[in-house]
Amino acid sequence: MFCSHIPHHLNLAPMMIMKRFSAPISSYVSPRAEAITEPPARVGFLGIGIMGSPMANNLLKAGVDLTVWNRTKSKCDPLINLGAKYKPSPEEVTASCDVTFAMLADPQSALDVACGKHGAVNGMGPGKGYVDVSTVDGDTSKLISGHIKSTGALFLEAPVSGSKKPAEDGQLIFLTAGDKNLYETVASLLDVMGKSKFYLGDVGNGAAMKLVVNMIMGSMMASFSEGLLLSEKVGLDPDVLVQVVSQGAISAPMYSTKGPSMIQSLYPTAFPLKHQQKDLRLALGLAESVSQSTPIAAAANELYKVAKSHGLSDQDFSAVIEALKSKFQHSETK
Ligand SMILES: NC(=O)C1=CN([C@@H]2O[C@H](COP(=O)(O)OP(=O)(O)OC[C@H]3O[C@@H](n4cnc5c(N)ncnc54)[C@H](OP(=O)(O)O)[C@@H]3O)[C@@H](O)[C@H]2O)C=CC1
Ligand SMILES: O=CCCC(=O)O
Repeated sequence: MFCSHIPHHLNLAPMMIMKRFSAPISSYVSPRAEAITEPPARVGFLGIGIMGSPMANNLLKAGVDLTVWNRTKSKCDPLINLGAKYKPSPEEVTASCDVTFAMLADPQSALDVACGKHGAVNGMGPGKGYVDVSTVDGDTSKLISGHIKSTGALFLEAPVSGSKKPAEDGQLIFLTAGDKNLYETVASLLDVMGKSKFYLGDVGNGAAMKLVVNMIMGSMMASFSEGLLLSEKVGLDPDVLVQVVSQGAISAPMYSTKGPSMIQSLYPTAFPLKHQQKDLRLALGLAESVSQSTPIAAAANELYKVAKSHGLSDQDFSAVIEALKSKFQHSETK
């Protein structure tokens, strides 16, 4: 039951495509090249956390008829005040919507919300779609896909690259895989929430791409932390290090945005450290499944585990630097 009209207020602003390396033609879909098919009339959103909240907010601002659910109901209140509808269970959201997005913490919560008691699967059926934008492993994604598709509905995995600010700015990068028809149906919605989108084929490929990206990011942050601490130890100004790094070949937005607060031992949460450690754990599992050696990621993972054991799970992942400070040097890992 997809709507036969495009809401006139749907914000389909032109998007900038940042592409440094050429991808195989089949794996890259330009937001502009993709025909905008009929967007769904009624859209659901499950999981109103750091990422879900701004993503849902952007859909609302674009005029989408949105129904939300979150385990902690109070997090839905700002969206309800802006015009979102609310249903008390994932099942009731999917029963009342054409397409439902899910942005959950980890594999277990993604599975629970999709397939648990009063889970999303119970409200799914032919003509509907489920788009899981959580970061999970491929096996979990395939499991959820199987349950959703057994109802006759379509499934798309679509984890995102980009954090809280890109989510607020509608600048996420979607790494999608699964039903191509559903990809085309939700393309205009992905364009509202993001700046680009990749279609990568079979379910599991989007999850794998996301885990590889976050494995690199987790190691980069651990290495940057070592550099900041070493510069200070040898009498350099770490603020100057951040400036030098930001002008050279290893420049990355992550260093210049997070570096200054890391120097002050402040870690305002954009990407929770517990999620970065989860992604490293899942990436190591992926590597293990194909006998790929990943010693750098394994070492980084140990640091995030130390940081977690010191109560830093809900801080930004840049708090991993605390695991390298001398007072934590001899701590036990979890
Ligand atoms: N933050 C970031 O920069 C990015 C995060 N991601 C990924 O996006 C996903 C969400 O991240 P983020 O928004 O930051 O995380 P949050 O921790 O802010 O949000 C997690 C969401 O999952 C819900 N949840 C957790 N456990 C359960 C459960 N057992 N049953 C039902 N709901 C549950 C939470 O509900 P409640 O509010 O009740 O706790 C909340 O809605 C993660 O997979 C993360 O790895 C991807 C890209 C960037
Ligand atoms: O999964 C989190 C990714 C954070 C980012 O891409 O900045």
